[in-house]
Amino acid sequence: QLRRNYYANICPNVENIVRNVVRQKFQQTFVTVPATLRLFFHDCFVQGCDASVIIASTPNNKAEKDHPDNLSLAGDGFDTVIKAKAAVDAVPSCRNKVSCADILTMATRDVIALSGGPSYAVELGRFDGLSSTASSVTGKLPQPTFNLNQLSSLFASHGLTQTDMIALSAAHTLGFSHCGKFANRIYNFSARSVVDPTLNRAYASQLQAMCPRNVDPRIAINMDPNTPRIFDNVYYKNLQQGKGLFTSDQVLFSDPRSRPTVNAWASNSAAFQQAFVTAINKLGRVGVKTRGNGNIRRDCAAFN
Ligand code: HEM
Ligand SMILES: [Ca+2]
Ligand SMILES: [Ca+2]
Repeated sequence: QLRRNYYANICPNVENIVRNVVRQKFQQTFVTVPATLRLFFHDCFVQGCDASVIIASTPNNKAEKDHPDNLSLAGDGFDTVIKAKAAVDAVPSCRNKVSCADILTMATRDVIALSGGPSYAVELGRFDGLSSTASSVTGKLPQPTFNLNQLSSLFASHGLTQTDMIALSAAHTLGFSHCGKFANRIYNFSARSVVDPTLNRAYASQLQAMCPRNVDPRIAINMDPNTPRIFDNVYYKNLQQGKGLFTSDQVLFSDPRSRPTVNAWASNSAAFQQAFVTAINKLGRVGVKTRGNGNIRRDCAAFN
């Protein structure tokens, strides 16, 4: 049962300890922000929010993080959780009392605030998962080629509405994508059109320049061409201009069922922020483990 002050008697200062580590890490590299936010999403959609994504592979077990859909998770997200856990465990009363899943939840809240997004209270009391396999990831995460039905049904399978899905997609207001994730939209879209016709023409040319054919697969570009380091509703304004990077982004404006929500949030930042906070709190409740089917990991990257 998640609640806001779960650690009040166990480790009363936990939220400040985590926030200070996240702030330090943020000062070292901005990538901390998108890396942590995406890590939280990829954790919650596979086996629930239980830090299963943080487990490292061993000779006997290929873990979630080594599934192809997780290989592009940036190391700074994992590092943020490991560092925050160390700081929490340095306090004797807190040692091995706070779950890695809760630390990731708090760190996610903190990176959103640090990049200009809304501040919100987090619910805590998750336990850490007892399994993590690459095979369990298959089919659980959305693909950048998804249409609205595919996106909505995948999110619905985790109890999230289409509105929640549109709100959470605004995470793409920050961070990077490798060129291969959208190459189909700029080079070989269809028999009728080389470039995806829903893509802004000038933006498509810019993308072709930044991501030439046969580009080094390690090259990554900003997903929000205008405010890549600010958590804002510019994501929706970009969609209105045909500047959504993935099919799964642009479809939110192309499809008449989701377009009204995109338009509403493009012109009303407060309404977007409210919807985002609602949605990310719901995301944080997905598949939560309890004392019965989870534990508190001593090392976030390994089972006890
Ligand atoms: C709606 C369906 C979604 C799809 C299809 C999708 C897909 C992707 C893809 C393909 C990338 C680029 C990965 C790379 O090339 O390195 C990416 C990046 C990212 N995604 Fe999503 N995503 C979705 C939803 C979300 C949600 C709900 C969140 C968080 C709440 C999120 C957070 C991020 C962040 C922050 C990045 C940038 C990561 C970085 O810069 O390291 N995404 N996503
Ligand atoms: Ca998980
Ligand atoms: Ca932005």
